[in-house]
Amino acid sequence: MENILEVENLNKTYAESNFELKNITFSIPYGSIVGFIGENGAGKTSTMGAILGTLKVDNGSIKIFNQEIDYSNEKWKEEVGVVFDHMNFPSNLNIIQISNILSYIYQQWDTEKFFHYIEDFSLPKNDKVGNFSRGMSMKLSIAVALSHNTKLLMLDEATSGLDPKARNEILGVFLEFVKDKNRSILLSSHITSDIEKIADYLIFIKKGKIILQTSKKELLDNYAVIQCASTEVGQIDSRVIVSHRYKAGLLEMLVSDKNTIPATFKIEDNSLDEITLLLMEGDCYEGSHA
Ligand SMILES: Nc1ncnc2c1ncn2[C@@H]1O[C@H](COP(=O)(O)OP(=O)(O)OP(=O)(O)O)[C@@H](O)[C@H]1O
Repeated sequence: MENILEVENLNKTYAESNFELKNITFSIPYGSIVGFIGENGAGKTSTMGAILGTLKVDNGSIKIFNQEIDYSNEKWKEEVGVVFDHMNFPSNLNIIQISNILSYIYQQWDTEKFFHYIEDFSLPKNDKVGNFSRGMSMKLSIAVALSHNTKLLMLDEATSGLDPKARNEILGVFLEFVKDKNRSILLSSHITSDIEKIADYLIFIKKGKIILQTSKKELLDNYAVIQCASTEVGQIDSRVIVSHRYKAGLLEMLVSDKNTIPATFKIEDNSLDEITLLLMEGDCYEGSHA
């Protein structure tokens, strides 16, 4: 059993908009952090909603912990921690009261672990959470998500309200979480530097479709952004071209194997930021890389 989550051919068309999730297929290996990258409206939250059952899909298969998810029985949710970009706890409660309530909701609520995170994150136990800043709210949501024997952590823009110090601290917690190889994280973020720091695998989604999925190592070692004149494109093996766009009269391309590029071509960049930009703004070649 090597994948904690397997999503296969998920399709969804919203009745109230033209947006579609198209054949979303990916898996999350045990012990890994998967970065889910896409611009606003690409379909990241919809995909997470589909997995959690809050969004009803048209078809597709989702296996968690090696079993098809049974949405009529919520037991599997015990082991799934979820953090969205907003906090869901009643504003008039404090952290002690929230812990008490959650100990009735989650069979495996770990009070000790929870208060350990609360201490680590320097959150006040007796203040009403409604007065928390955005960063404090996110820290609280993350502490909760980590404290019920969680095996799969799903985070949708969960680091976006944090200052650089808090963000680093949380990224360290995430790395620690997957260290024993029995747990995994699916992390959507606009902040590619966070994903670059901790992700093992990357999934890029655009307009409801996965356009590229690969390991971070493969991406940073072998992919590159190059520029050339349109007349030179014939010198490049078309099979390695992932995405392209025209920029200042030149053709800018993302290639999947920089070692196949003739030495006369200049490698412009191979940072995750630049690669993401070209994937999002360029035209992607169908097929081989998703
Ligand atoms: N209930 C709904 N009915 C109709 N369309 C919807 C609904 N929810 C989301 N959409 C549309 O689905 C598309 C994808 O939205 P989604 O929230 O999944 O994207 P996202 O990648 O998470 O974006 P962001 O980064 O801005 O959070 C958007 O165009 C959105 O308008």
